Amino acid sequence: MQIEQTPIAGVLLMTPARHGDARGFFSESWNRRTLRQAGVDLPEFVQDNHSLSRQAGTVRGLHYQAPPHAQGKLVRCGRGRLFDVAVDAREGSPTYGQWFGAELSFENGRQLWIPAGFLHGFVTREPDSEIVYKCTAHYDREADGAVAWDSLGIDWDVSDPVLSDKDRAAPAFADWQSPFTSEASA
Ligand SMILES: Cc1cn([C@H]2C[C@H](O)[C@@H](COP(=O)(O)OP(=O)(O)O[C@H]3O[C@H](C)C(=O)[C@H](O)[C@H]3O)O2)c(=O)[nH]c1=O
Repeated sequence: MQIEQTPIAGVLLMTPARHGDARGFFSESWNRRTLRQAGVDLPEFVQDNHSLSRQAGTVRGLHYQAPPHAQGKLVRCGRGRLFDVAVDAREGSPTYGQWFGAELSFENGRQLWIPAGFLHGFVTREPDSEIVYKCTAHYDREADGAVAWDSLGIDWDVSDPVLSDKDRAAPAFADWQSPFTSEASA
C-alpha cells in the first residue's frame, strides 16, 4: 500500500498493491488492518456507491451532505479514467476553499481519501468510466447539496461538460454558505 500526503491536510492518495500473474492481477482494494499498520485510521464506512458515466467530459459535482450526514469518501475508478477533486469547505480551516485533484483510473489503481467537510466532484476522461466509493455516512436526500463545479477555478480541463440539472443549477462557491466548520465537520 503506497500512501501519499497532499497539500491539503487530511486528504490522502493511496495505491493498494497489485499482485500480477498471467491471468491479470489481484488487489485488496480496502483493508483496514493494512492502513492501520501504515498509520492511517479511517472512520467506519457504511455505504458503497458506484456510478457509470457514459460520456467522457461528464462532470458530477461539487457535492456534499450537510451535518449530521456529512460523508467521508474513499474514491477509486473501477473502469476508465477520471479526474477526482476534493475542496476544503470547512470554515476556519487554513485550507478553506482550496482544492486538490488527482487522476484516478483503472490502470493506476489510485484512491483518494476525502474527509467529511469537503466538496467532492470528478470529470471523466474516457467514455464508460465508473467510479466506486466508500462513504462514512448513509445517503440523506434532504442533506444532499451541490456547489457550481466551475466556481472555484478548478483546472478541470473540460469545456461544455455533461451535467445533471442539479449541477447546472448549483450556486457558486462565493454565494454558498458552508454548513461545515473545521471543528465540527461531521
Ligand atoms: C448519492 C446518491 C444518490 N442516490 C440516487 C438519487 C438520484 O435518484 C440518483 C442520482 O443521484 P445524483 O444525481 O445525486 O448522483 P451523482 O450526481 O452521481 O451524485 C454523487 O456524485 C458525487 C461525486 C458524490 O460524491 C456524491 O456521492 C453524489 O452527490 O441516485 C441514491 O439513491 N443514493 C445516493 O447515495
